[in-house]
Amino acid sequence: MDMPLAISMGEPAGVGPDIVLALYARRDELKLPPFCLFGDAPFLRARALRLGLNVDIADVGAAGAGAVFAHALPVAQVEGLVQDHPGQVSQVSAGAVIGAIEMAVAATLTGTCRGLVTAPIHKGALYHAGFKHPGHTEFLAELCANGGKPHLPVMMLAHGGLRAVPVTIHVPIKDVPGLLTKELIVETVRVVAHDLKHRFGIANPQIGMAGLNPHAGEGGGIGREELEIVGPAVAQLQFEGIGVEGPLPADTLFYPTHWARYDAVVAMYHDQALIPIKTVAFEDAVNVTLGLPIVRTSPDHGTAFDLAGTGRASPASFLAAIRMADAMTAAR
Ligand SMILES: NC(=O)c1ccc[n+]([C@@H]2O[C@H](COP(=O)([O-])OP(=O)(O)OC[C@H]3O[C@@H](n4cnc5c(N)ncnc54)[C@H](O)[C@@H]3O)[C@@H](O)[C@H]2O)c1
Ligand SMILES: N[C@H](C(=O)O)[C@H](O)COP(=O)(O)O
Repeated sequence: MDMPLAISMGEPAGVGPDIVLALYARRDELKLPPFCLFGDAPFLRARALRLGLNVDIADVGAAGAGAVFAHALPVAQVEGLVQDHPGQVSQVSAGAVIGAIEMAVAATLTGTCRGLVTAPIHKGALYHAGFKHPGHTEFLAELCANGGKPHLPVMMLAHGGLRAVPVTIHVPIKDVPGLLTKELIVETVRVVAHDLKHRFGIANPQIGMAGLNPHAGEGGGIGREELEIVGPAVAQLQFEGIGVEGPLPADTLFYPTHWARYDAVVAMYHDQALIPIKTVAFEDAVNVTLGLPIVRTSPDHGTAFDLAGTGRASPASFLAAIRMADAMTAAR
């Protein structure tokens, strides 16, 4: 019996639950690997009914998932109130949303599940409810550390051979220059190089490094971060034998022909990395967290409140996230 993947329910007002239900309904046609959805069974039944999906739901937990997956969607029940109000953000369900992530991580760390796929959360709603982490990426690092020193979590968005990594993640743009250090860049690239090798099977990864400023600083005329921070980080990484080039002007680095020369491009901030990949591949790019002891993937889109409960959300990115987690954990 295949060990299941864990899927966390995400924001119940968003499209995540809709897409998981719709994909499950097509499990045979899509040849989906077994998974267990960490969420609320009554809510999922209500959402399936709303969407007109004929899906049986079995509250069997992760350990029972493999045995029922062929005929019922296995659910690991979370605590907390979850309402079927598509598109209506509410703090009421925050406890269940966070609990689903915690339970799914625990099941993956202990080996009941082989990898984690997260459905989108609504960060603003969780912040209002007191959630202290900027997003999944940072929260997962803390959960995986289990009280010890967290790993450095690295966000990578991937579409085929096009991969983009932001060094700073969910931070205000005004804080980016102050947060960029040689050490952070070096550590981020070490994680990228290690995981491309060991999780993606790329023997000798080549990485393109963007500068922070227009034209990569134009020799110091348009900012000095390239000379004082990014350049020294590249030199250190090259000294360590890691294949890195840069700092390169970000505006042309993401031209697909240029981008494709590298196994990954490392950018200095969230939108520098995510705008290009969402522009060329929003339909089915995958968000994967590197640097963790578990495999975690996610669709590249968010909660899409405008589409929740309508059945019109594309499942393509979520399906790609399941396929990637499946491939990365296939040996287990
Ligand atoms: N992995 C995650 O948890 C994750 C990822 C991205 C955004 N978010 C969160 O989602 C919330 C909303 O973010 P946003 O509005 O910037 O982005 P979004 O991805 O939710 O929506 C952006 C646009 O893309 C469309 N869209 C999104 N998913 C789609 C799909 N599957 N099929 C068809 N169209 C789709 C939406 O209708 C909308 O027009 C924010 O709180 C954000 O933090 C979470
Ligand atoms: N930065 C991601 C994106 O825009 O696609 C998104 O916010 C998800 O981040 P987490 O996986 O850390 O929640």
